[in-house]
Amino acid sequence: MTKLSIVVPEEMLVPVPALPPATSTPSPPQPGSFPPPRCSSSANYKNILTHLELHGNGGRSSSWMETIKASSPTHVRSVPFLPNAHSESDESDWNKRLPSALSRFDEITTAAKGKKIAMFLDYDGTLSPIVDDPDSAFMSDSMREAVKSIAKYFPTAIVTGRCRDKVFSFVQLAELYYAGSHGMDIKGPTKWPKHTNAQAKAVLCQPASAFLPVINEAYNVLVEKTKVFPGAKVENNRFCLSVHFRCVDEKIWNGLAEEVRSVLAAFPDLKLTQGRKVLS
Ligand SMILES: O=P(O)(O)OC[C@H]1O[C@H](O[C@H]2O[C@H](CO)[C@@H](O)[C@H](O)[C@H]2O)[C@H](O)[C@@H](O)[C@@H]1O
Repeated sequence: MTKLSIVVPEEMLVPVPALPPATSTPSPPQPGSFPPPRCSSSANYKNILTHLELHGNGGRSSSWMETIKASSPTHVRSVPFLPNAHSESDESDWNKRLPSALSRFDEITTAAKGKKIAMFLDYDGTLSPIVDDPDSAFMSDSMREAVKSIAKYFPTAIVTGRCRDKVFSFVQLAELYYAGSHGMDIKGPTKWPKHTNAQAKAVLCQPASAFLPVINEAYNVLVEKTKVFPGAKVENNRFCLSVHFRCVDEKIWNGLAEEVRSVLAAFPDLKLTQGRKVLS
């Protein structure tokens, strides 16, 4: 991101509010709205993204399907998932390796003394619930208040695959850093919290600007080619594109992935990765 020259004094190492659960209030489906009504409910959990290379072939389809199912199950489950973890014991291994920060808060504050602290927060599935329609992934007011409280103490950034403007429209906190398009579009706060140096420089970093024409061209082709896959949605995140298949029948996931891969073959400057029921 950016070089932060903020030393957090010891007295600022205070517990910050625990983030409230990312819950959503279901709204009735609107006629013609996305997603189509046949969609099942979605999972509300945060996950580890598996950036699975989809270039090339060689029998990757089935492992890709398994990874997708594991990393973003259709049905709500009570525990988070890992790409290769399906059992409770795997889950417990995961918790051993990466325990909840809140359960070891004293250790964290001790280790953080005298250090510069910055908060990096994901958006989808962390600050907002995972929902079928990406345009409706709203964050709750209580979550917004929690993030606002954190930003009073530490430089705080939202790092997301979303378009920066879009995530800002959801979060609406001017005191945060926003790293949109998976870090290809970074902007600093427009309202500086008290802990920052008044001379702090405005930050705007868009290293992929030269690729905008090619990204837009790929977007148009993807929109056209994915029309035949009911439920598919292409989202333009400015410096990256998302092809959503959360609402696509599982039976045609492979076909959709093949189509996306074949479109991307004509755009050698663009890289294909995978997230939670999304190809980016
Ligand atoms: O880095 P993130 O903030 O986690 O962004 C990754 C993708 O997030 C969004 O998609 C995900 O959330 C949607 C809304 O809950 C859900 O419908 C979708 O299935 C998820 O993949 C966003 O829409 C994508 O553009 C991001 O790439």
